[in-house]
Amino acid sequence: MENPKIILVFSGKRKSGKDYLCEKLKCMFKNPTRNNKVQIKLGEDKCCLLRISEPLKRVYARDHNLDLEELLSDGPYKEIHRHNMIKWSEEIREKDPGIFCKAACDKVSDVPIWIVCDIRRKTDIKWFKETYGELVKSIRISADIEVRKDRGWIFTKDVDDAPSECNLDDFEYWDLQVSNNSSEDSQNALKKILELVPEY
Ligand SMILES: Nc1ncnc2c1ncn2[C@@H]1O[C@H](COP(=O)(O)OP(=O)(O)OP(=O)(O)O)[C@@H](O)[C@H]1O
Repeated sequence: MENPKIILVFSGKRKSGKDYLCEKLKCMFKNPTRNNKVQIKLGEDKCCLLRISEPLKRVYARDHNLDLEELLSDGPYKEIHRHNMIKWSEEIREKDPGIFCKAACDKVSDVPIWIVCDIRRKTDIKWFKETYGELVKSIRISADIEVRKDRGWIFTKDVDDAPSECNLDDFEYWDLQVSNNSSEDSQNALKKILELVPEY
């Protein structure tokens, strides 16, 4: 197997900035600058973003006659359906914990760097580690509760206290933990994340 060469898997509470940092990272890989050796060597089409929630939402939308694009976007539609979607996915995961991880990876094109934006459970990490071993680097993003509130987070029962949000709270084996409260934080975080990426 030629690719992937590295898989960066991201976890964090709602509105901690998972999508924000992953999108920034993708841009950095796509638009190399002269300031960073890693980026100089990479450039166009070396990296892809994966979301475990994508196949989950695709099947949920199909089976419940919902608008997939709306479900994939970051607006109120997703929040309205989040609770029922979580319940539905729990039942499926009970039978096969890696089902959505595998479905997300099956769609990836032949690129060396995979960025998985939404790891939510120990079983997700287990599946990635068992499937891809040392290529997997796990990153936990944190942000203060007040910052998350400013970004639109509102505590929602059966969402914020559900396993999809809390299962990794006590996970201790992160390759990297970063905070993302400010743009300065995000710059520092991106720098540290890039250090995990080998040169080719
Ligand atoms: N460092 C930052 N500086 C400025 N804005 C940020 C930063 N990090 C995140 N944001 C903004 O905060 C909001 C929430 O971020 P994001 O969608 O990435 O969170 P998330 O962890 O993916 O949330 P969810 O789990 O709900 O999808 C977005 O509008 C994003 O642009």
